[in-house]
Amino acid sequence: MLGLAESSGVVANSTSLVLVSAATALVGLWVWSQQKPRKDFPPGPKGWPVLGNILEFMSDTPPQIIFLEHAKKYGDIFSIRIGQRWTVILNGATVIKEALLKKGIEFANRPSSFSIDLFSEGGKDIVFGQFTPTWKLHRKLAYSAFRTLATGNNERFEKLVYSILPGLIKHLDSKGSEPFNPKTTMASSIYNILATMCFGKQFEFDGPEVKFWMRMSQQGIELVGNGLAADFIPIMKHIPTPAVQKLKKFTHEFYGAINKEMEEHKASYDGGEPKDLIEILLQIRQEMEDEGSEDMTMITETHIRQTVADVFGGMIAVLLHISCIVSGTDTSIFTMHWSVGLLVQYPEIQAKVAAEVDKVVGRDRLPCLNDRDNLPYTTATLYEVIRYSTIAPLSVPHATSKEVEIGGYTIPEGTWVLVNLYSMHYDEKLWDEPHKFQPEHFLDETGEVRLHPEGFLPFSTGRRVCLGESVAKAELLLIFSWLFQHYKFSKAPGMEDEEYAESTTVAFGNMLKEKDVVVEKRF
Ligand code: HEM
Repeated sequence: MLGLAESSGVVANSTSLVLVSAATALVGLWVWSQQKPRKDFPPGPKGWPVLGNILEFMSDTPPQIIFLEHAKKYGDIFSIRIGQRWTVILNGATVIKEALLKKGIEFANRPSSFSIDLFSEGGKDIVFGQFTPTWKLHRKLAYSAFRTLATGNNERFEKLVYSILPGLIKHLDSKGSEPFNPKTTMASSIYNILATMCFGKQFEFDGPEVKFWMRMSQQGIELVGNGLAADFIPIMKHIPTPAVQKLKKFTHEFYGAINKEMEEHKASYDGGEPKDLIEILLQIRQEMEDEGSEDMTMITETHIRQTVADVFGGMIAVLLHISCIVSGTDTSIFTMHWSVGLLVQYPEIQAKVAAEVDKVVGRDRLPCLNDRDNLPYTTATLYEVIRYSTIAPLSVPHATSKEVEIGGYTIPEGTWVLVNLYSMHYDEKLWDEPHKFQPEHFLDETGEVRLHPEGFLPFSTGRRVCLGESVAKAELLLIFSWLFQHYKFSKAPGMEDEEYAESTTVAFGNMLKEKDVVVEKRF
């Protein structure tokens, strides 16, 4: 039998053994977790075991700014770890263009994660679809649908956009001198434009359907804004945590609403000239079936629902704490919200836009797309809103489709890649005082618009360039010029000293802080 002293010595020894083993294991884990996928992989800041660099993004500093700081130390191409995932960050116009244009195919894939798969019904949408023939087909179909409905015919598109005017005018005129949140006004406008394009119908301007979609957008952001554990700890997806349950319920409700529209279209569409996105896609599917197409699995109803959701709804992707929101609606709403906020903050710029529209368009007709060349200051102001706000500062995450070399580094296939568009839009080498909001950034010495300045890629570029770029530019120019032609927006009484151009980064998006404004009719 052991005496008391001996037994406590054994306990002490085994405790030390456990501590030494634990410390060795921790050091081992630390060393192992720092191992990059290969020697010539881009350098970057050290991360924690399991979590990687994720704790950095829990601060109030937006990720795009944190990345700029790292770029100063490690260069324009560096790496971080998001959980167990090595992720490469690309900064600056030269590197970004080399990756997305010169090596477009290599950088054309998307990451997948639990929430992306859940929300895209197994990657069947365009935004998060992998770079496959099926994805190419759907991108092509959606692009040609946009041409039919919008960008291929100016007059048809102007009619579509301006079909919301009766509701919008009634809404603005009802405000009197009461302060109101302009984001709600912009959301109702954009939802109605895109409902006409996708569903061939309008909602009541700020009625229950618009409120439903606004609630969906808000709920989606709140749900994934802080990330889901199931995205980086695979086993978690089998555990019905409240967050996972909520996301499933949200997805069900969201697609339930899109399905309702699709079912109505299937029942009513007679095969004639298609009027909206759903009808165009249903018609193409029917034609393929009639031709006896061998691969109808490439164009299922799920694919059609997903394309409609990309344009109308919101695609919410989560890469841990870093998540992003893309959709035809949210992007346009955020941009128009920024437009009002910035022009309220800079009333002299608002007055110059209104004066130019008065001079070129007058007061007896609506601005049209052919006016664009004669509205340089207005166009430059809108582009400056888009640059200054950079609503998608880190674009949509990419992934490498094959091993690729860039900047002397090798990036293996399947690596996640974040493209820091903000690093270009705020590059002091490319912009004179980038932190200042000045439409002159987009005007040359002769007063003409600089349509493609070196550091301006808000819609990204290459194989994954925003599919709605032309739709967005045309839609925004029409609404923007009409709005300031007819109304003057100002700060709400008592808020004159507040900054109206303040941003807040939520779920990867750069949004404007919501502040009330007042509106007056100009004539
Ligand atoms: C101001 C408005 C908008 C901005 C700033 C914007 C920006 C972007 C960005 C940065 C991307 C990611 C590109 C990449 O991954 O490299 C994207 C993708 C996309 N956008 Fe937009 N967007 C806007 C409006 C729209 C509109 C109105 C639509 C539809 C009508 C749309 C549809 C899409 C689609 C489908 C994709 C996915 C493309 C793909 O993965 O192949 N966007 N957008």
